[in-house]
Amino acid sequence: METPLIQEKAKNDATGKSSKQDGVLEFQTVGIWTIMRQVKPHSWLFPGRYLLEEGKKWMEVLPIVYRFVQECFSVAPGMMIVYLVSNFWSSTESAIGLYLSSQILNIMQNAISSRKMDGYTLFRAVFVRIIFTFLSSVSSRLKKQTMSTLSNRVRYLFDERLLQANLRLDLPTHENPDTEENINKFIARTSQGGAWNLFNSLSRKLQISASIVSQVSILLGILNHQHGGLWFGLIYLIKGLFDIFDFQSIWESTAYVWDSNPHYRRMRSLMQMIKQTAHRVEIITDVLSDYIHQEWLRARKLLGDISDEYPNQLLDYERPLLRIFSSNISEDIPLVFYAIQIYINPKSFSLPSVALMQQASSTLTWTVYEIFRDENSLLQICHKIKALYAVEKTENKLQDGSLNYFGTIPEARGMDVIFKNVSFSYPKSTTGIQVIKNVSFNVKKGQTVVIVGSNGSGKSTLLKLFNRLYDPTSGEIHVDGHPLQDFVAADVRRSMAMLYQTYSHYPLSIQENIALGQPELASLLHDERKTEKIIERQKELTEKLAEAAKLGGSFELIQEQKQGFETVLHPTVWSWSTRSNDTSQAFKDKMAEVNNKADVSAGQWQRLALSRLFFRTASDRVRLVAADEPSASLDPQMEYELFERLRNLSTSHGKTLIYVTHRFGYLTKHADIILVMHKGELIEQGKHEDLLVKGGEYAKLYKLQAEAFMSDDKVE
Ligand SMILES: Nc1ncnc2c1ncn2[C@@H]1O[C@H](COP(=O)(O)OP(=O)(O)OP(=O)(O)O)[C@@H](O)[C@H]1O
Repeated sequence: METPLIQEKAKNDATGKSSKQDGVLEFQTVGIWTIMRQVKPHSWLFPGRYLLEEGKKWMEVLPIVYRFVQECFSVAPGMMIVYLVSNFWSSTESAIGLYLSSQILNIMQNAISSRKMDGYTLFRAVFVRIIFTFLSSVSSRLKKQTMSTLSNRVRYLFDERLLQANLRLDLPTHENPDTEENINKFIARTSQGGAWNLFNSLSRKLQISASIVSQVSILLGILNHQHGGLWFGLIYLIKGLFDIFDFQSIWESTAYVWDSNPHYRRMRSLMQMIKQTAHRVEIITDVLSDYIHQEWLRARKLLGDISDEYPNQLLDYERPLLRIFSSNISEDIPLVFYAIQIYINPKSFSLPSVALMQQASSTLTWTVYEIFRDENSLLQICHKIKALYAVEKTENKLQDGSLNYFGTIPEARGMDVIFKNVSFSYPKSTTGIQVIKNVSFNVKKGQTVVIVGSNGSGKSTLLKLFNRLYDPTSGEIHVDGHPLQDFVAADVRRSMAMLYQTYSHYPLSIQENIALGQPELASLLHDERKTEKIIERQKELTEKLAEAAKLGGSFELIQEQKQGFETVLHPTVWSWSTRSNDTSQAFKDKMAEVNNKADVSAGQWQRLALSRLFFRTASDRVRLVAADEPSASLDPQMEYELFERLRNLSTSHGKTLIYVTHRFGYLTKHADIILVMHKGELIEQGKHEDLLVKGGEYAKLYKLQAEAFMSDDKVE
């Protein structure tokens, strides 16, 4: 059987094309894990180049770090000074405390050996020690008090940055893997007080430096008076450093660890299958339980005793016996040294002085330990700070236009749209395949356009080009006689109401979800000024929202909710419980109430999204309405009503209507233009009757659906 511990160690060329500086990738299998380490050549072999590189890195990050520190200070300058001073105090505290203790111990030792006591000196030393302890307590209190406010302010300052930076990004930029990585880094840095932690790590480095200087001076002061004291301190320090470097955790190198054992993975996948409620229906329906159980047992058998313990732990088990012994024996070295010293010169040591030396040396060892073992080297911290600002600097990929749409085309109810030889491939696509190929068509104000075609033919993608979520890779789109790119993109978007296949339901109240169709009105919902005018406007808004809910078919669902329009269907609750096995019913009820997520069907969600669409279309500003499969989850009655209501937007209100559907019939018959998409190409366009006469793809698909209905009728 395979050994559960280290099974393989191999060195590979990093990427085949990487330079020597990039180093090599080293792979190691331990337990179920594979550890990949990036091993760089020792930079100290080339000191000139090393210094130059380090210097460059510092020059790059320093201005950003300066800005970061300035911004952190700006949240509360006075409080920040108090916080830093108390931090500085605590970093020198142990050294000063030690010095004061050593004074008291010395006085006591002198008194014991001379049998004479200098009461005043002892009293003064004890008094100073007590004052010092009092000041330390004040400092500690101030530190905690200021820290809570400061960490909150710094955290929210950078949270707001994240919000702003994210909201500014257009879709292609947001989907770019580099941006995504930066945003994720940003979130990682800022969530759970990340920005504050960075500030603290930075100030911690300064504190450690202050702490080391103070500790070394005090230690030298104490040890210097002891016979052999300096040697003692040195040995103690070496012992500490030995401990530090004896065992290197994986996380101190650039490493990536993953579970590479196929049997272990299979066990986890099978376990995952039964844990997810979403899979349960099919597991029961398809009677998969025996299969899952057997396969889990088979994988378990094949896994054998290969361990899934934390890899650091497994590496620790592998340490050679000699190293374990040498590490353990090093514990005794100071004691042995001390014994030898006493043997040579019994009068040179006193127990208090030994205790002091031991304490001083071990405190210093821990401080040095922090410098070496702290995962955040100073430069690393600075690089993290740089990542904080990277999202802010990200340039949007879409160049915004400057033409004010409503100013340029002031009086219109509908919208003219022309596509001229438009081709498009998604920026994220790895294959670069064109999903829209050379598509051309004309839509006039107030017309109804229906886009049909098979799955993946590019229907939804076409909609995303109408409002510049993406720009075509080639070809042109004209809106009301102007190139779409010339307009301010947000203006054009405001003049459209779009319902995509994957519509959103925000974790807000139902009324706000609908009201977001017209964001400028939505803010009225939370207006706290209770003037007569505001109350009147809020009332009007509520009526309009109810009207939109009726048009979208969600009114009844809303009425059924306990809090009606105020209901938050899926709230974002941050909660946790400490125990769950012995809770009372009242406890469980409260938990359920706090976490209450309403059961809403796909059709009901769709009705809510439609209500938002109708609320948006109620604005005169909206000139084009586009809906992508808006009836996919609706019952036939609602589907018919929806068609009527949407058509009304075009026939009575003059808005241009674009409708994507798989269903042929009511809407296609009334469409001014039907666009038939196939594999990214527009293969046919025209009116229903003309396309039927043509006998092409549309006629074929229409007949297929019609026949299906007919045969259903026959069956009945
Ligand atoms: N964000 C995206 N990034 C990369 N490729 C995408 C993206 N969205 C869609 N695609 C690809 O573009 C092609 C066209 O997709 P699109 O969603 O426009 O088709 P569709 O006709 O609306 O399909 P359906 O009828 O299934 O909704 C598909 O091959 C799809 O995989």
